[in-house]
Amino acid sequence: MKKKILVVGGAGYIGSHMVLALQDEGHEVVVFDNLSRGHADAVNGARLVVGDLRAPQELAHCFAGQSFDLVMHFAALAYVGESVVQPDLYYQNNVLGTLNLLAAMRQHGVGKFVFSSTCATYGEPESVPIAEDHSQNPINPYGRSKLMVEQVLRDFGEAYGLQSVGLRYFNAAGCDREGRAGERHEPETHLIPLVLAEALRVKTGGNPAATMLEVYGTDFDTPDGSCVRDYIHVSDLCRAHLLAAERLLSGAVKHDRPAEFYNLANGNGFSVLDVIRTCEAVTGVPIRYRSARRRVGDPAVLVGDASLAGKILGWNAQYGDLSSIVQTAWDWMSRVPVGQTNEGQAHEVEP
Ligand SMILES: NC(=O)c1ccc[n+]([C@@H]2O[C@H](COP(=O)([O-])OP(=O)(O)OC[C@H]3O[C@@H](n4cnc5c(N)ncnc54)[C@H](O)[C@@H]3O)[C@@H](O)[C@H]2O)c1
Ligand SMILES: O=c1ccn([C@@H]2O[C@H](COP(=O)(O)OP(=O)(O)O[C@H]3O[C@H](CO)[C@@H](O)[C@H](O)[C@H]3O)[C@@H](O)[C@H]2O)c(=O)[nH]1
Repeated sequence: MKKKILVVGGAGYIGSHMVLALQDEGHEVVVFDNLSRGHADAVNGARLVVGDLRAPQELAHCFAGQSFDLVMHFAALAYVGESVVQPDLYYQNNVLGTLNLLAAMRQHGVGKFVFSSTCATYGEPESVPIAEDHSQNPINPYGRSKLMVEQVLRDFGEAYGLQSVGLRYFNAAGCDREGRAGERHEPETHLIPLVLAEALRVKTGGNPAATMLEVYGTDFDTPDGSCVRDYIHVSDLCRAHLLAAERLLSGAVKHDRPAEFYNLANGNGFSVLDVIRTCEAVTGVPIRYRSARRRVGDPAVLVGDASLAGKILGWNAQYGDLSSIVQTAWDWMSRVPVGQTNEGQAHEVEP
């Protein structure tokens, strides 16, 4: 049945793909975003309320006169390195901002919530693949800010009856297969788009890059010395959100266990050097890179076990191999040159 869903952070990378996935299912979508890291033209015609989670009056404006069936919360600052040097910004934005959002939801009687958590809440794994019952000892402020919210969700579930599903994504990657949305972080810090941007630069005959691609650490305890990550396609993430929403809206979440958490992962680990080689194979362009120091806050290996999401949500990753994930990102990047937007799509910006 058609529902009215608030997508917080819907102008960002994963959120904008979620807007499309919800619209494809016939739902009405409203986006709340401060556009600090997102793009107004990424919301595909959904109503966009421009506001900041840290400003309760801007949230009040968004909720006024609306009756949302459910809130999906993607808005956060999400760079490990930045969080290490600016922890205050991360706790204000990710923790305080989420508390304000939950307060607005309570005031307006909205009791169903899907939260973007992360595998960064686990810290250095004691065993891989990581399952949900693995200890959570994050090693950077970003991961700690997300773990704090998870705890808030458990407590709000018990005290106020908030029903929530927290989805702990591993590394989101790829773009909408039909090219309707993509990854446009400015500046970009994520590995796959950085490698592809280098390939695009070479392919289009650009000048040598001012800074060569760096591999952050080649002395980790991994098969080739570089960090290993589990890359999961953004559209697979969105399908999991639809299933989580269905679970919440159908009343399947139990009152005595109102906060549920699931990993969203592929179960396959790829090193930074594997990613570079895969990008070379997909683009046909040799990539120049150099070894650099480790980035503070990076665990050596993060690979997830998503069997719980399979069992309870009926979810599994449809994009299994890295090349098909990279291919969708490459299709997007080669179609939409950096800096160009899909501004033709109309939307209303408020206030
Ligand atoms: N990208 C990944 O690999 C990954 C992995 C695990 C978890 N996550 C989580 O998924 C979510 C989305 O990630 P993304 O990569 O799409 O990030 P993104 O930066 O592309 O999108 C986040 C959006 O939230 C908005 N936002 C940030 N702070 C806000 C605030 N205070 N008020 C209103 N809007 C605000 C930004 O403008 C942006 O549009 C984040 O919560 C992130 O922690 C991402
Ligand atoms: O120029 C670069 C960029 C990245 N890396 C490495 O590539 C891997 C992936 O890095 P990146 O793409 O920046 O993603 P992560 O830092 O792993 O973080 C992403 O994935 C996390 C889950 O693992 C999410 O929680 C974060 O929000 C999201 O940004 C890491 O080992 C980095 O050290 C490099 O070697 N060189």
